Amino acid sequence: MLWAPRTLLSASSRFPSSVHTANQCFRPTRHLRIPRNNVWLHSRTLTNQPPSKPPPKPSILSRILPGKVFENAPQSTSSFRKIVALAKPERKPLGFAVGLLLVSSAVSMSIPMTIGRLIDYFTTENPQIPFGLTVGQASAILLLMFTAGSICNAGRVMLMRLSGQRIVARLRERTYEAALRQEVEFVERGEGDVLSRLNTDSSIVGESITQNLSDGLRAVVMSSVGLGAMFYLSPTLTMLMLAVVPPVSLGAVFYGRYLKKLSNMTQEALGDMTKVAQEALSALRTVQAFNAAPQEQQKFHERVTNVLTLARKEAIASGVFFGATGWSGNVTLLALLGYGGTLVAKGIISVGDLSSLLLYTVYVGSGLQMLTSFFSSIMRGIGAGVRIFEMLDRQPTIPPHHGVEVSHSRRGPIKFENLSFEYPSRKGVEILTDFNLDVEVGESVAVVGRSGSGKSSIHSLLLRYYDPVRGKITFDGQDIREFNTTSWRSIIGVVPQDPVLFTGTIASNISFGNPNATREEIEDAARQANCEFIWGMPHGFDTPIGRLSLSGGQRQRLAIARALLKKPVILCLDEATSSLDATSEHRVNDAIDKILQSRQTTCLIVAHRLSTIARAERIVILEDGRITESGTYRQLVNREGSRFRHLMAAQLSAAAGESIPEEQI
Ligand SMILES: Nc1ncnc2c1ncn2[C@@H]1O[C@H](COP(=O)(O)OP(=O)(O)OP(=O)(O)O)[C@@H](O)[C@H]1O
Repeated sequence: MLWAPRTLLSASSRFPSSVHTANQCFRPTRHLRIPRNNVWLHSRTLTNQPPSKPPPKPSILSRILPGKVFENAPQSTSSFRKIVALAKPERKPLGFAVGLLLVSSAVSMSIPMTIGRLIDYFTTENPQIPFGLTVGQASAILLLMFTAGSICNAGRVMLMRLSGQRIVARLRERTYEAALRQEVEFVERGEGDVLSRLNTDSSIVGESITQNLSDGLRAVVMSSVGLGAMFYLSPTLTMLMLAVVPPVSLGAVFYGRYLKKLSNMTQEALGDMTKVAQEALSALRTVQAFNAAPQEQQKFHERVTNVLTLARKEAIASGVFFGATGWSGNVTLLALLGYGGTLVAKGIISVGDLSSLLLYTVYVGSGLQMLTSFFSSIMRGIGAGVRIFEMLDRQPTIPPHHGVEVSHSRRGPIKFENLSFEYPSRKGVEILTDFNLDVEVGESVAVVGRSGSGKSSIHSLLLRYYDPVRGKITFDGQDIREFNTTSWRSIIGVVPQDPVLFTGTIASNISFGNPNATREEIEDAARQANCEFIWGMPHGFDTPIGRLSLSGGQRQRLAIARALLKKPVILCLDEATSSLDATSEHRVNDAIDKILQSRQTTCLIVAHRLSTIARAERIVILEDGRITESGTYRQLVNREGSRFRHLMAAQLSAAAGESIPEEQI
């Protein structure tokens, strides 16, 4: 869907207004500068307007060492709060899961003590079982306890996973909704990044809320209960064990922060990689026709290598950290065993107690290691959360739901007044300059000009994919920027140069953006658009189609039907430049003719073929961003030395195979 944001927006697909962002205010940070009509995010792929001089790329270390570490703290804190807020709807299952976790952890934590007691039972001469139980009774109680612990653990895992998946699903939907409401420029430039936020980042956030939170809680219980039991058994030995905790904790803090930075960079690199793959796969025909697979493979290889480099850094960091913690854990165990052995020899503690203590040390050690993983995962979650919330909180520069509703019965002239326009990504290159054009109600105007002269850009401005830099467009005397964009687009029908089809049936493609259209209305629109080929298909309107499964002429007629189904007040028709065969051209033109003749719709046609141009009531010539000529076909053709005649002569000669010097056109 993201490869066709313009089609989606113009189809006025209405997004559920009940879905609101957590924070409507987009807070700029050091990496986030927001000029008036632009958005510069720290993520390279989402940058609308790259700074003229890119800042030197900082090394990873310089980005993680103290001083830098705390720079994003407020953003991280608010991201953490938002992540926690996401778990709110899952309060009940998560609360229950925590209860189960406590029970299962309590059972696990009783194991070392039980083993110690068993060792003492088998190594002393007159063993005593607590509460006067027999061996059979004690065994049955232990078995029951362990079974209950396992059931609780299974329940905890299930509840946590399910809640996690529900949170991820909600997050994905909200992110997708946020992506769809952005202006096309934003999404088109950072498509891969948007997809990566949708896929990976939301999973990471979901995981960090549930899975990691659950493991973290388990780790807290294991460590604290384990420590308590150890103190109870031998405070001296426990103090010895605790000597290793501060350095490991400090290491964990740095490791977690380093991982968060790495995770952010990995997500950006993954976005870049997705974008490259998506671009090539969605244009596989072109890639294959130009034998460009090796070149695309190379581009992809570079992106994958970037991801791999980051993964390698993460692997090295993990290896060093876990190796160091493992080593210190083992050394501690050895020290405990050595010193503990002397205490046993002196009769200060029993063999069973030392065994229990050693086991608790292992528990506490793995608890601390789990806490480290938990901390680093939470950091990764916060990193991914920042990227997700950036998207959720982003206010589109052209908001879809604010402003005056435009009624479908409203009619009025369209006026382009002293309009100047440049694309946000190509600042300083004016496409339209002091452009003026009036189109009366029901009038059909064909815009003619050289390729790249800005004809399609006029449609983009009318549809508010972009706003002009200066000047305005009015409809019925009112600036279109005052209109609610969704309702404004709902009165405009669009037939783009290269119509986009979506996977579905022919009927669903015609009713795209009009899900409530009846079959009768769909067939009617198809009839008006000369889509007779549909009736000849095996399953008629229910024939399944994909992106490219119709011919150019059929696609264009289907797009006309799609536009007509909206009963548009204004029709923007961008004629296909690819030459249709004579029959297709005739059928398309005939369909256009019917619309023009009815004078029900105001038509702004970007025309290339003489046959279409001649059908419009008025023709305007667009040159150097301005209208340089205007008139009916007859007037322009009969005007000696008119630019129109030059243009048409050039087109005819080009069609006949003659090359015309550029300056003569
Ligand atoms: N999204 C964009 N970002 C930056 N520049 C763009 C963008 N789309 C078009 N342009 C540039 O704007 C200029 C006008 O493009 P436009 O598509 O409006 O021309 P056109 O007259 O419709 O061309 P054609 O007849 O070939 O379709 C071109 O120079 C083009 O390169």
